[in-house]
Amino acid sequence: MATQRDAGESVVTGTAAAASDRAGEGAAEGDPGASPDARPAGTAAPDADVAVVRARARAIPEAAVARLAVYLRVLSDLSDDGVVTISSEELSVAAGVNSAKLRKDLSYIGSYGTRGVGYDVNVLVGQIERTLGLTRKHKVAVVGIGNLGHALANYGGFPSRGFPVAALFDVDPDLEGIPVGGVPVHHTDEIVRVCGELEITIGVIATPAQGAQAVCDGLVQGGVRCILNFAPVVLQVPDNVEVRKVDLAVEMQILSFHVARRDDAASGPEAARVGDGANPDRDEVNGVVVSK
Ligand SMILES: NC(=O)c1ccc[n+]([C@@H]2O[C@H](COP(=O)([O-])OP(=O)(O)OC[C@H]3O[C@@H](n4cnc5c(N)ncnc54)[C@H](O)[C@@H]3O)[C@@H](O)[C@H]2O)c1
Repeated sequence: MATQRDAGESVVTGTAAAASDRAGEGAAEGDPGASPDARPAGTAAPDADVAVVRARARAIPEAAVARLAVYLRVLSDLSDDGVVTISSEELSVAAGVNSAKLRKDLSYIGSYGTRGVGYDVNVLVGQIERTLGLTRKHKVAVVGIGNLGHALANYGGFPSRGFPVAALFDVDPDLEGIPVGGVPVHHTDEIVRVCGELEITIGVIATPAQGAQAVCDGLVQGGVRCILNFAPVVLQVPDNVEVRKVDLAVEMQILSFHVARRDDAASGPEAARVGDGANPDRDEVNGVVVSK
C-alpha cells in the first residue's frame, strides 16, 4: 500500500536525479554545449524520445514539477497572445521565479533555449505538457459538495487547464440531482459505477475526515488513479494510485517559517544562532525567539 505525498516531498531518485542535477548546473540559455540534449529552437523532441522524456520526468524534484506547471500557465497565455519566443529572463519575471532556477528547471526536461533567441513558446508548452502527462485526457470527480466542494465545482479555471469536472458526489440525499457548476450531484453509493462509466481519472476528496477513506476506496474501485485529498486524514491506497494531500494551514505554517527565518537573518547571524549560547541577550523558548 502507498500513502499520500505532501507538497514539497521530493521525487528525485538516485542516479537519474544526480545526472539531472549535473545537467542543470551551469546549463544556460544559449549554451548549446551545456548538454548533449540541447536542440535548436523550434525543434521538439521526436516521438522516439518519449522514453527519455518519461525517464527525465521520474527524476524531477517535486518543487520543480510545481514550477513547471506555473511556467506552463504563463507560456499558454503567451501563446494565446501570439508570442513566439521568450527569453529566460522574461519568462522568469512572468513566472515569479529567479532565472537561474528557471533554467535549471527547464534543463530537467532537456530544454536549454538558444542564445540571443530564448525559448520557442509552443515547443516549450509541448515539452512541459508531455512531462506533466497532460497529453492524456483527464476528467475530475469531486466528492463532498459542501463549502469547499461547491467552490471547486464552480471554479471555471479547471476545464480550461485540461481538468473538466465531470461528476459530483455527496452523501446528503437532499443534494442528489442538484446541479452545481452545471454538473448534477450523485449519491456516494454511485461512485464506483459513475466513475467507471465516465472514465474519471482524478478524484478530489472534500468530505470530513471520517468518510474520506471509504470515499477514496470507492474512487479507486471506480478506476481512479489520482486522488487530491483535502480531508485531514492520511489515506491508504494501492501502489498504482497517486495521492496528494492539500493542507492550506500547512502552507501558511511554511510561509510563517520562511518569514521568521528571513527576520532572523535580517537581525544578523547571532540572531539566527539563538539558543546555542551565541547571544547571551536572546534565547529561544518553545521555538519562539525572546529577548532576555
Ligand atoms: N486542506 C485544506 O486546506 C482544507 C481547507 C478547507 C477545508 N478542508 C477540509 O475539506 C473538507 C470539507 O470542508 P467543508 O468546509 O467543505 O465542509 P462542509 O461541512 O461544508 O462539507 C462537507 C460535505 O461533505 C459531505 N459528506 C460528509 N460525509 C460524506 C461522505 N462520507 N461521502 C460523501 N460526502 C460526504 C457533506 O454532506 C457535506 O456536503 C473537510 O474535511 C475540511 O477539513 C481542507
